[in-house]
Amino acid sequence: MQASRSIALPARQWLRSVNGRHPGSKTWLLSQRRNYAIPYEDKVAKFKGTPGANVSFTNVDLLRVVSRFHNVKRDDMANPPNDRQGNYTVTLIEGDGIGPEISQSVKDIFAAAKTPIEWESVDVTPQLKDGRTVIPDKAIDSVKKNYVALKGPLATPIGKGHVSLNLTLRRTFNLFANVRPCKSIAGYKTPYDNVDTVLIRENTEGEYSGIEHVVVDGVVQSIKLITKQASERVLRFAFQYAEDVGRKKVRAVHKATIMKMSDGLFLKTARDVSKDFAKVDFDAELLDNTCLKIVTDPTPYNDKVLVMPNLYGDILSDMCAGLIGGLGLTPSGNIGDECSIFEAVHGSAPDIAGKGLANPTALLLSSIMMLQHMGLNDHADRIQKAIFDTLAEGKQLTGDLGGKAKTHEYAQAIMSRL
Ligand SMILES: NC(=O)C1=CN([C@@H]2O[C@H](COP(=O)(O)OP(=O)(O)OC[C@H]3O[C@@H](n4cnc5c(N)ncnc54)[C@H](O)[C@@H]3O)[C@@H](O)[C@H]2O)C=CC1
Ligand SMILES: O=C(O)CCC(=O)C(=O)O
Ligand SMILES: [Mg+2]
Repeated sequence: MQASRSIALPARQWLRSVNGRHPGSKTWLLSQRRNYAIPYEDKVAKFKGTPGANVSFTNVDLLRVVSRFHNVKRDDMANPPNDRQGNYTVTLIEGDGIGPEISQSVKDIFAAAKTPIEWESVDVTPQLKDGRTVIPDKAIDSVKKNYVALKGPLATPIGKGHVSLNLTLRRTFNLFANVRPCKSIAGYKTPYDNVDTVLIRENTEGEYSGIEHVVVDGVVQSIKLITKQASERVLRFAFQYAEDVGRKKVRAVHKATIMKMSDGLFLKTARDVSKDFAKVDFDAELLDNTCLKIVTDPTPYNDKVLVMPNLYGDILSDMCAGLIGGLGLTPSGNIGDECSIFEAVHGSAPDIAGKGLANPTALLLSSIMMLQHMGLNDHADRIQKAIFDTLAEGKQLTGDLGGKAKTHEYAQAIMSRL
């Protein structure tokens, strides 16, 4: 799958082909703004959800949070059961590297738990269409139809080659908020106890915009695009999330001392949005200081939701994973207005791919977030308990957690508890 992804298109050319306009130009920016224009107030006013959060690893019914922003009602959101047995169809992108191995564990465990999910596997190998690189229509149509997808990691070539397909998917479906919770695993000891961070990352622009060009030979420029609209929607989501799960404070993580205009706009928007959420406190912290404080003592972050521009969230979420035992453990949800894609925080782990060494927990917990998002909480709780009991027992752990179990043996241990 990776080898066939060698269709090289410079980021600028790709962006131009995707948007049909020159990236960074006025028309392009306007077209982006139109995408970001969401009438929040209308949606917030219409929402009549029940207060109170689910008690779970992710500790939140993401759908209830996002319902406030959705055009559709909760019942329409999860694709209705597609057959008499009451199954729901969910798009599955197995991904590269360890992707197929960890996806297999999810499929096996869901089958053993009789979870009412029917997987629709799609291939996202980019294709050349009219001279531009695109994700196959079949994959796009599947996510649009099913509203919900689970995705394994997708590898991105370094320095040249196709743009990140992870980013492409997030932008294609306008998945504006990337929710990355990170919680200590009972029974698995690290130097940090009681970690319980929640990081929400702006997911469509910022340093990840990929707008780069050569100014003159030996000088390149990369544009960090920050818009009020994209900032506002992820900030509103973060405040709503904090309110719904009962976290006291939203903290914006930024570097507006240096990027006075871009991070400055993000921070100003955060301050403005905070005024609409009387029950949630707000403050801000410089990114470097956050890094220092989290690795010194993460527990003061347990009552906060951290929200930040794209790249900061990317880096900080890997760092948080390190606090609880590594990337094999941390899930995430890419949340949009129309659909959502759940995936692990980690990448394709080429160093261990194909060897049966991968820890599928991160993707499994992402699938738990997905079930909660779909309102299938009983199924989520049951599988989640089996995962945590297996980890706490500590007999069948994968190598990253100091154990000897292969991916499928760990999965088998979870299944034996169902
Ligand atoms: N959302 C996505 O699909 C992401 C994709 N990537 C892509 O993944 C590729 C590899 O990137 P890396 O920098 O190597 O990061 P990585 O996250 O794939 O791996 C970093 C380290 O963590 C370990 N690791 C990751 N997941 C693990 C798991 N489930 N079980 C046990 N160990 C695990 C790996 O073996 C490696 O030592 C790149 O092409 C990158 O672009 C990277 C991050 C996220
Ligand atoms: O798309 C990529 O290559 C990396 C994405 C990534 O690191 C992330 O989403 O955390
Ligand atoms: Mg990352």
